[in-house]
Amino acid sequence: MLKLDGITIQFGGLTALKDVSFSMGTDQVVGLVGPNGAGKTTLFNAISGLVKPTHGKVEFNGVELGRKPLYTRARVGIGRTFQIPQPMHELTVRENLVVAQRFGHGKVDQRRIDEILAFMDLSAQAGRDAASGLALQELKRLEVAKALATEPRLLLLDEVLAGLETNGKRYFTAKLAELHKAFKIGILIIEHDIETVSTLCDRVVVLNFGRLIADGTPDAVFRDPEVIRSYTGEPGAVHA
Ligand SMILES: Nc1ncnc2c1ncn2[C@@H]1O[C@H](COP(=O)(O)OP(=O)(O)OP(=O)(O)O)[C@@H](O)[C@H]1O
Repeated sequence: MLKLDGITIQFGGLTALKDVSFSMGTDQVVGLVGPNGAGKTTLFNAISGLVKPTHGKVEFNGVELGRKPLYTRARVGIGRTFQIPQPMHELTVRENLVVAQRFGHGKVDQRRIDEILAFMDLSAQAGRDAASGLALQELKRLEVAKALATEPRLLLLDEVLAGLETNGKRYFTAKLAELHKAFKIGILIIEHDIETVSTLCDRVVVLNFGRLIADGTPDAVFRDPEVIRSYTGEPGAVHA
């Protein structure tokens, strides 16, 4: 269970997050949405330890993470991907997963790496150079595979579908749903595409100007007048 309690983050005079509280279980797939600059990535950075909250607490499975060093996030079971895929340069796809396993739990398990590569449809690319040998969708699959190699209980996915065409998005959405079930991992995903969020997520949390303004089912949230105003500035429907 992830528990955020009153998270406020200030960058100088700018309040990027203001008193954000919510909890989610590892049995859920939750969409984190909101207009550009709403504070979504900053919230991921607070959960994964890259930014320290000015106020508030981050707890995972009863462990308070605020004062703990970065690597402990992986050890307690929080994995993450980045908006721009960040493979380790000069390493193959497989070697990238070896590094991720070492970071996550110290031990290298090649059989587990084979399983993850197969699941993410990357077995054929295992020996390829990660930085120069992969197409965009393969890079994104590697980004998820690296996070899986840390053996997370909760996966933070930052716009992992961005830039993919319709078929690529559909493939990825189905893959993430399968991953949630097969690996029994909770997912918190930042995603702008409303169709994807509605298909994949059982719950949506909305940020606007650093504040949490809605939390509910996709259907209820995308009809909420305050959410609609946050996107359009006007009343009306949020369209997929
Ligand atoms: N390290 C930083 N220093 C100063 N300001 C920052 C920093 N990181 C983020 N911000 C600011 O905090 C606010 C929230 O940014 P954030 O990237 O979290 O938004 P976002 O919802 O993820 O946006 P997007 O959808 O465009 O990725 C923005 O005004 C941004 O400019």
